[in-house]
Order: sequence, then structure tokens, then C-alpha cells
Amino acid sequence: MSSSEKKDEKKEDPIEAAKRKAAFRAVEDHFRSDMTFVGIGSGSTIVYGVEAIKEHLRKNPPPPNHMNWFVPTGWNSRKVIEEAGLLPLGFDSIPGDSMLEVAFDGADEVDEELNCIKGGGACLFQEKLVACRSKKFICIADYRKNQKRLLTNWKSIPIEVAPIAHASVLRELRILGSTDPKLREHSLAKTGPIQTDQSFYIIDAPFKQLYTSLDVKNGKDGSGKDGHWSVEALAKRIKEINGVLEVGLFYGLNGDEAQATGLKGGQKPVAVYFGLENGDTYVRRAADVEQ
Ligand SMILES: O=C[C@H](O)[C@H](O)[C@H](O)COP(=O)(O)O
Repeated sequence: MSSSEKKDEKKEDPIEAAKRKAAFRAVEDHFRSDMTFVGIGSGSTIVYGVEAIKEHLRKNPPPPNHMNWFVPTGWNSRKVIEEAGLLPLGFDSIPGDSMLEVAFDGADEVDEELNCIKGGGACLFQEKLVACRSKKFICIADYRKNQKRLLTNWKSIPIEVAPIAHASVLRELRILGSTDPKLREHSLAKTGPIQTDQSFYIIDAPFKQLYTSLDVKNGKDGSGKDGHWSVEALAKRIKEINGVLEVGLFYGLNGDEAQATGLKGGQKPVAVYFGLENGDTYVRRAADVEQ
């Protein structure tokens, strides 16, 4: 089979087609050629986001002497930026108080309040840095990721931990009610724990389905008693464990809400673009979420 046939076969895959459709619509709605700093997430979906940005810049070149800088969320995302011929800028090189105008990224699962699980590809720490440094964080996903509550289809929370602390973090997670948390290991060629871009480890911690803040408002407990947690309560509790660098739950304020309260960025997306099985796109915006 020739490489172009292989490409065509990939295009026909409904999941890949859904990711691509969502990515192109998200970029059309939120990217402009005159933006200076743009965040680029990690994973298989964001590759289509970068393709869409490249296409947009081809059709709408930036103003004369204007540079578009793309801030990666790890090694892999930097490679995707470079391979597209775009200019990467390390997170620690963003000047002064400058904010990114927008950041695009994928997600492993999204609930009805736009809380997300991220880190399936081990990149959650830098992804959260970039999301919180962005005026708008936009998520792109396919229909499998769209769920009422987190931990429905995606079964565990990725947590980045210091290698020396991994055993004690595993113990604490069991105390919090995680059923069989595991250190993520290489699957085939190499044995041992995988290492993140920070040379840390990833623990995948399964919990019962997580309540949203609306569930809590409607009387669900969510404090972890009897093992039922809300997204916010569990994220905060895990972050308190010694040795945890970051937890792959993106929750709380989004960029618009954060700026309205005088803060700069938030970790929750302002909109999530889901590519659907029928070729359409469904957009869930923060403004549509029931309070
Ligand atoms: O660590 C990886 C990131 O959080 C990804 O954005 C997430 O896992 C979604 O990846 P994909 O687009 O491959 O489903």
C-alpha cells in the first residue's frame, strides 16, 4: 500500500475524521494571524490543530514583520510545531507578564461542566502551565471524550510524581479510595516506569465517577467519604500529597472567569469542540454550562 493510500485510509477512520473536523473548527473560531503567543498542547488530536493553524496562516498571512510564536507543552508538541514550519517558544521565554492569546489542546475526557482529565500522554504539568498562562484555553476532542461526569469512559486520573516519592503517593491514593493505582510503565520495547518531560513518573489512579459542582449543589456529598469525590475536592486533595507535582484534573476557573476576578488565566477550557461520528461538530461553551 502506498503512503498516500495509507493517508486516505487514516482520513476515513471516523475517530480521526472527528478529531480533524473539531480541530479545524476550533482554529477557525479562535485563531487569528495577528496573534503573537499561542499555546499548543500534546497528543494525537492537537496534530490536527497545528495542521489547521498552518493552513490558516497560508491563507491569511500575518501582518508585515509580525511573528507568531507557538508555546509547546513538551518535547512532542515542540516537534509537531517545528515539523509544521512554525516557530516554537519555550514557556520560560515568554516575556514578562505577557499572556498567550489562546492555547489549543486535547483531553482524555470532559464532563458537562468542562472539567477535563488530561495526561493520557504524560504531558499534564506543562499543559496546565500553558492553559493557565492563556487568556483562552480551547479543547479539541472526539465524541468518545464527551461525558456527563469524569471517570466514565476514561478510568483513571494521571498524576505526575517525583520518582523518589512514588511508593508513598501510591499508598496515599489508596487511602483516598483509589482502587489499584499504578505506576505507568513502558508497554513493549523497554521495561520500567515511563518518564515525563520533567523526568518524573506518572501514576494512573482509578476512582469512582467524579461529581460535578452541580451534583454537589444538588446534594451529593463529594467529600470522599464512602469513596465518592467531586472533581474539585479530589484534585485539591491529591495536589496536597507530598511528592505530587501536578494532577491531571483541569477544573475551577476558565480564562474568562479568572480575568473577571483579577487573575490572569484559568485551567478550565472556555470551550470544548467535539468532533461527532456523523461528521458534525458540537461545541460546549462555558457560557452554556448550568450554574
Ligand atoms: O498527556 C497528554 C495530553 O493531556 C493529551 O492532550 C490528552 O491525553 C489527549 O490526547 P489525544 O488527543 O491523543 O486523545
